[in-house]
Amino acid sequence: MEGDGTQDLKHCDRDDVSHLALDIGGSLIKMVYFSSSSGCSSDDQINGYLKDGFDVSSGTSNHRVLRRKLHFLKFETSKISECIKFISSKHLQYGDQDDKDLDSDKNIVKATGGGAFKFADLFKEKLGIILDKVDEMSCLVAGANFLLKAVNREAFTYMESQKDFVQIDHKDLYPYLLVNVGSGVSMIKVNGDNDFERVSGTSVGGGTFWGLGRLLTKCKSFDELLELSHQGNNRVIDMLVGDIYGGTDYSKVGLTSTTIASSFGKAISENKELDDYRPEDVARSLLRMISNNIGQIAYLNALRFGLKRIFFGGFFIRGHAYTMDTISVAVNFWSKGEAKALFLRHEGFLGALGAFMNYEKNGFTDIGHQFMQQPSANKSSTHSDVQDNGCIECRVEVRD
Ligand SMILES: Nc1ncnc2c1ncn2[C@@H]1O[C@H](COP(=O)(O)OP(=O)(O)OP(=O)(O)O)[C@@H](O)[C@H]1O
Ligand SMILES: CC(C)(CO)[C@@H](O)C(=O)NCCC(=O)O
Repeated sequence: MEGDGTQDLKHCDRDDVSHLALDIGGSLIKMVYFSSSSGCSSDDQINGYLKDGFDVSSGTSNHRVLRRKLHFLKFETSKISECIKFISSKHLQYGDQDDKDLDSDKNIVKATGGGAFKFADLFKEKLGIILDKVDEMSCLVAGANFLLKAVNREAFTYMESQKDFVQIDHKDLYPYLLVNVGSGVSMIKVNGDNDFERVSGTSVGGGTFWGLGRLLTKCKSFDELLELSHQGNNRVIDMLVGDIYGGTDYSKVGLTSTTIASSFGKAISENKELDDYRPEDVARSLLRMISNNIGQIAYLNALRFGLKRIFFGGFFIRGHAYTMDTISVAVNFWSKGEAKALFLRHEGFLGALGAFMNYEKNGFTDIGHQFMQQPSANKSSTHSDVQDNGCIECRVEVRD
């Protein structure tokens, strides 16, 4: 199963988990929740450990600093029953109740994304959960702002296979453009905390890549399609400037001979069927076309509002080198180096984190602001440090 996080919880009892938050999108369900950090069985122990090991001088007598694990999981939306089964088997829906009344019908879980509306009745019927709907765009923004302010080494640039983490100056964060590449793409101008405007979007996004890719290559999973694209050569299918200009650059307008003039353009000029092309070349061309297009539209919106930084999130990115490289090159090319594409380590979980952060607003005070991330992905991935069923250790400030 894509998002089976069973191993994540093998050390956690029902009582250990809390703050379940969901982002139910067109392609994927993202889940975030807290558990006690393994090896720390009581708050006193945790306090003692932290007081010995870390500086908690900012705490007052009615502040405690706890150690918690934040869990990240995803499921395919088309397999929502697996997500429901998982929540049920781990009793995650009761995590925030003091008395853990298993019969209560007041199990309220923060949820965002279109599925919070579409599947509200299903969650009520199967789990007795009432989904407390939180606006999708405000969750994306809250999640991004939180990560950029509270988590070390979250944002990075990616150019020519080089990943460079960017130190974010909190005073110089806004405004920025947030581009969330999910099934579809939303572009949001972020001006501050809870201050934003969705300025654009495009339906040519992750769902397009996966949907078209599935049809054209017969790949059985998104990861398989990505892996395939690694081995491909897009020039076999894309029509390049050089193909049109007899091998030379069109230098007068700044187009080199290797620039793609027309994505998939060669497929029209040759007497070939789909089967005559290698699936890896098709996958490569498709990935390049979609990433380029997103990079270009993002740049145009950044230009529209004079924004220099564009943060890309959403599960389409997947920490995938070629995707990030293509987007970065597009932004760099069109902006003549003026704008920067930045990526986020927790790219796919912005919405779920935003919903999770929302518990605070409703009087929940025990998720504090001292949310220091210590990267400790418990499962390595070929694409990124933390994405599939990863955990991060955090220190949480609790006000008694
Ligand atoms: N394991 C996977 N299965 C399916 N799609 C995946 C997977 N991993 C990455 N993706 C890509 O991520 C996209 C979904 O990203 P994300 O979860 O951010 O969006 P979403 O919330 O489902 O969509 P939307 O916000 O438009 O409703 C897919 O369309 C696909 O391109
Ligand atoms: C509809 C949403 C917001 C659902 O997440 C997303 O898929 C999206 O932004 N699609 C692009 C729609 C458009 O602006 O053309």
